[in-house]
Amino acid sequence: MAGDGRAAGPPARQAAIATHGLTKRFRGGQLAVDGLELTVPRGSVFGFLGPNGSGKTTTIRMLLGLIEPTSGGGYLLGEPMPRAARRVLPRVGALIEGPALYPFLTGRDNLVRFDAADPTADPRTRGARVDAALERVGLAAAAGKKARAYSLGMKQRLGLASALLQPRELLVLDEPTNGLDPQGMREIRGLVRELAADGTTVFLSSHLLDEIEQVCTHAAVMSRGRLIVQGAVAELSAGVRGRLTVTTPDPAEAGRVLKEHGLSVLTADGDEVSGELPDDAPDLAVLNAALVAAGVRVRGFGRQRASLEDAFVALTGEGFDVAG
Ligand SMILES: Nc1ncnc2c1ncn2[C@@H]1O[C@H](COP(=O)(O)OP(=O)(O)OP(=O)(O)O)[C@@H](O)[C@H]1O
Repeated sequence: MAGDGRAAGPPARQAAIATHGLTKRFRGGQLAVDGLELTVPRGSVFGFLGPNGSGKTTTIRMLLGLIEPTSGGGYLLGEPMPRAARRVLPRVGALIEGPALYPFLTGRDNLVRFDAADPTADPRTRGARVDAALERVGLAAAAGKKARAYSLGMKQRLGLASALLQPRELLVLDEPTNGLDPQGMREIRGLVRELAADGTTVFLSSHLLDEIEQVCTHAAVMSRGRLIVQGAVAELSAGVRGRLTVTTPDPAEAGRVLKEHGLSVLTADGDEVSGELPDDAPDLAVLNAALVAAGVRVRGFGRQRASLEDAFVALTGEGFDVAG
């Protein structure tokens, strides 16, 4: 994948994942990934965010050497892909499009089979490795059950366990919470946090903005095959103006006062009026005093931090349509 002859500069060598001009055009002419320049810092929990069809899975498949890019390339853990695949892939755990499990085998026996398929895994220590992986994902108690009796969340955790049989520097998880109920999602998020706390870099794709905000330190946003923005989650949303919401029995008058003070995109919903704060927003105490002076009875007054969703809308001018 790095085979276009360009030498990797120090940043590409230091990053957990770095791509340059990574592009995939499918045979039908579909440009699925378009000139991707992605840098995933080591030690980060990196959210790869985008609506369905925006090119996330295609990118991950190229990163792992499963499909060839049309042009451009990338580095995994500082090694050029796919040239160094044999050397680098044992240091990377991956879970793509749901784990391939044998439903008629127990959770433990599934892991034994995965471990046995790894030529570098010492058979003498297999039992200990499998038990440690089961323990790690909280499946020790259910290890003797057949995988077909597992809930979706348990299957997903078993898939993660298979990626964790060996110590990994990088975990690549494609939509790890897809199809899970809220409890299952919380479990996976908790696990991702624990793995990150141990120093593993985690790269996970998702079409859920709030999930990325909850668990990731960094994020990249994809839209129609192109990278819209990447960086630390806190910085991405900090660049977007916040909103102010006023709760009052006098919404019309409140709206007028807020507009006079430069707030835009005002919305009124029952007794709540909210608007976007301008760059040169007045002190909130001044705004509150102006409302009261105009006879607005203020019951509630609060500023919301801009979310990643606000950032996405601000950057693309589009809503974040999860249905794609
Ligand atoms: N093998 C293929 N042949 C042709 N087109 C493809 C192929 N795989 C993906 N595509 C197209 O490439 C685009 C990006 O798909 P991709 O699966 O990478 O998106 P995604 O962001 O991972 O979405 P999802 O979350 O639905 O998997 C889509 O328009 C898809 O239809």
